[in-house]
Amino acid sequence: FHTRICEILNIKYPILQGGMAWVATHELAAAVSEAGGLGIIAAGNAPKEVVRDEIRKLKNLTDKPFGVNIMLMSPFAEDIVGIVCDEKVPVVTTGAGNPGKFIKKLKEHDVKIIPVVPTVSLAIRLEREGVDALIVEGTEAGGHIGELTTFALVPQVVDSVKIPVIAAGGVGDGRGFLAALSLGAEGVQIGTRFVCSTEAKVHLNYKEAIIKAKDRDAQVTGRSTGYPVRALKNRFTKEYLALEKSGVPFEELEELGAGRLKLAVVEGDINYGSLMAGQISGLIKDIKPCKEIIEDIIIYAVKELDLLYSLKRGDINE
Ligand SMILES: O=C(O)COc1ccc(-c2c[nH]c(CNC(=O)Nc3ncc(Sc4ccccn4)s3)n2)cc1
Repeated sequence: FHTRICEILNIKYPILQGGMAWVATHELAAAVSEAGGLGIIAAGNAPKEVVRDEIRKLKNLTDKPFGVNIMLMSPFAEDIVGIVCDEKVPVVTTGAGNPGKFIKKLKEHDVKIIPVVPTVSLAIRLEREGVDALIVEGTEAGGHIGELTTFALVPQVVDSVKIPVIAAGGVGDGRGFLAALSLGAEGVQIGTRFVCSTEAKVHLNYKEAIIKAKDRDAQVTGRSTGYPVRALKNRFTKEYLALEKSGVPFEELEELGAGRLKLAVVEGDINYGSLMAGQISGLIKDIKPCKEIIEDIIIYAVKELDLLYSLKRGDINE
């Protein structure tokens, strides 16, 4: 599976780990990079010194390539761009906004830029502005989402740009990986599956909530604010949806949502925390090491393709 993504990022397998706030610490990122994928540290809303510290701790654990995700709604986004350049971070992914204003500085410092895009128009625009690849994220994903599915959006973006596409949203095993490649993607970004990894420093309650989740439990709140977020339904999402319906002002909803992700990840409050997770949660039944998650995906894909090629060669009379 040596795609352009492997070339550009100098990684063995075209599998990126989602830059999930609070979840994507240096421990998780190092484990994914060591396993041959691209581990990514989440800057989230953290100030620059916290992110610099995470980068240095990761460099002590692995010499493999890694990335930093910049959440563009963070007040510290510009500071993080500075840290990424100072620390010679090889790859930056971005989310929840348009990274246009940072592209020049990042390119000057030879940092690869891979933004998440939820639409064809933003994909085309950012290709023109010189980004290196695109993470095309479907509404199946956890956290802040767009409205198009991975299955529909990925081929449309693939047909609209020349730079490589990484599919994200709803990929949890080898089947999703192969499906993404069939849609024209040259890699995948995986989030929820890595939350349920051994190395993820996430409260066990949160991991168990994902394991218990069924197909319809990863629900969307916040559509009325313009920032829809997908998370497992619990008392918090019920309370939030009721307030949304009663038309409380945006600021109050914003206030309500603050700190809830940390409450889930760090405190393990599965009732009043925000259990951000994607629709693939219903497929996840175990907690396993990142190395195993990645190897299971690759082994499945190799077996399936060998079968496909032998069918094509006519080795098997079926
Ligand atoms: O044209 C524009 O400016 C709009 O551009 C964009 C609009 C959306 C996106 C987008 C969608 N998904 C992603 C990548 N995933 C994410 O960013 N997932 C996130 N989860 C929690 C986050 S923090 C937050 C944010 C909003 C409300 C509550 N909490 S960010 N980026 C990227 C660009």
